[in-house]
Amino acid sequence: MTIAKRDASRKKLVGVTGRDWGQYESRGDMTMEDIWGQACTKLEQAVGPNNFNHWIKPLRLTALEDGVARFASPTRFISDWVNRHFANEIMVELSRLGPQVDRLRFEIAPKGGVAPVAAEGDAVATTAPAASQPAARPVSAAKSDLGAPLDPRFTFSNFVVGKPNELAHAAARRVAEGGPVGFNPLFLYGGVGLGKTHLMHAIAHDYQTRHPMAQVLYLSAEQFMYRFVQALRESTIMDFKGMFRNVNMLMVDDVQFIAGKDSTQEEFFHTFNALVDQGKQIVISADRAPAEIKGLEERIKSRLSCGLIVDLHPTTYELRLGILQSKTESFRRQQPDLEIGHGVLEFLAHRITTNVRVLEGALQRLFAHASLLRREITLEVAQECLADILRTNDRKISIDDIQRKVAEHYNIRLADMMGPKRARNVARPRQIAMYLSKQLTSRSLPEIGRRFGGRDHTTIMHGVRKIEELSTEDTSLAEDIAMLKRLLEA
Ligand SMILES: Nc1ncnc2c1ncn2[C@@H]1O[C@H](COP(=O)(O)OP(=O)(O)OP(=O)(O)O)[C@@H](O)[C@H]1O
Repeated sequence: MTIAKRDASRKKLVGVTGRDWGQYESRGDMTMEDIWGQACTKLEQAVGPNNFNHWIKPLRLTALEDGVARFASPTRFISDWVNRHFANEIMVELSRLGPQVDRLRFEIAPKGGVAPVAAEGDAVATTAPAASQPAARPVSAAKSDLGAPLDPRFTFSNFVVGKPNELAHAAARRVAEGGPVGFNPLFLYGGVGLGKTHLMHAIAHDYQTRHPMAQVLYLSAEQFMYRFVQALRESTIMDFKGMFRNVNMLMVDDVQFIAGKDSTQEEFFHTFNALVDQGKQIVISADRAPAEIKGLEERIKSRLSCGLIVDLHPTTYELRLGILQSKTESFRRQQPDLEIGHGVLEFLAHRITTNVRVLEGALQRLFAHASLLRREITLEVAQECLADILRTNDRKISIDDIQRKVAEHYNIRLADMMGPKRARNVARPRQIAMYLSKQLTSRSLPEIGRRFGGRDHTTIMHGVRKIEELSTEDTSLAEDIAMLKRLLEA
């Protein structure tokens, strides 16, 4: 720190009246940097190292005056996020070191020593707003207000990579680096709770860290629709268009939501084209591949298919175990005396196969149980505590079950499900089994294709559609299918 800066920091302190600042000043050893350094040590413990490194570390305390702590922040995105999520922690820690701090003010100052410039509408936080003051929210209605907040836990470092998600992870990493990327958009799809949202947030965090001045907009397709309808209602559609078209990266989660919503699709299409034309990166997620989303306009499907489409496959035992181990390790960091009996994680990875969210929920329940009752988590404790989740997973229907039941019902060989025969008496039951696999399991079309003798996902899609069509006309087929479903779900 230069002498000039040190003096400047001191000057701020001189302006502060109050017990502790006076003390520090008289000791002559506290600059803004010193104060912030001390607060940061506590803040890192309070919010965890990930949150701290991402959000709080980039800030610089520039002044403390009249209960207001002023910060220089490299981006508005960071200041808005800090303001929404960590304002209280920061105010508490700063107040511990001196007089009460009850407001935070942020100025946007890009890294590299440029003096802070007042942002158009500083982000303001206050613990107890005076009657005349606005509520504790960012004053600015800038782009970050359009999007959804990012979950600070969803980072690349917390994402466990295995065979089922390695391609999606590699593509996400590539997009997060920025620069020219060979695929636009990146389209991530897969069943419920397999990590699509986690990867999107990880891209946003990483990209934002590498490009602090860039505008990243993450939101769900549902939010896109609400923002659009609101803009129409309030006659601010030009602002809406301007804001969406000016971001550096647009990320839309669960795009299947806009299927069948004509004007939203129209607007999405134009936004999409405008950004791609400007070379801005788009990341989209959905529960299925573009071609499978019913009610989505063909032109959107075709645009979405222009980039890289990556499927997050259902988890394998190894991936589930890896995720459980990683989550247990991070829990142990907070509670080092946590004891997990031999084979418990393996048991969970083996028995809970639906999706990662359920797996995580089960683990959290076990941890809560163990810390409240101060008991070791043994296999018996796990079985007792998770009885309901384990029962639900027991009822899970597999593609094998479906193939076997359908083959029995139509009196064909099980091998014919996988084989090449095209005769109708074999091909139709096979299509019924494909249809039931899509309906009753969370497997993706490519995964189902692999289980039907390595068929392509388009063949499965054709089979599923054929049965959907036929069963609306053919009541005996519809009854057969209903009966097979009942048998499988029994
Ligand atoms: N590979 C992974 N490593 C670590 N955590 C994971 C992984 N995959 C999923 N998770 C965790 O599982 C939970 C569900 O993931 P996420 O919300 O990303 O799923 P999703 O695919 O977006 O689901 P949905 O279709 O319901 O929106 C999250 O808490 C996420 O952190």
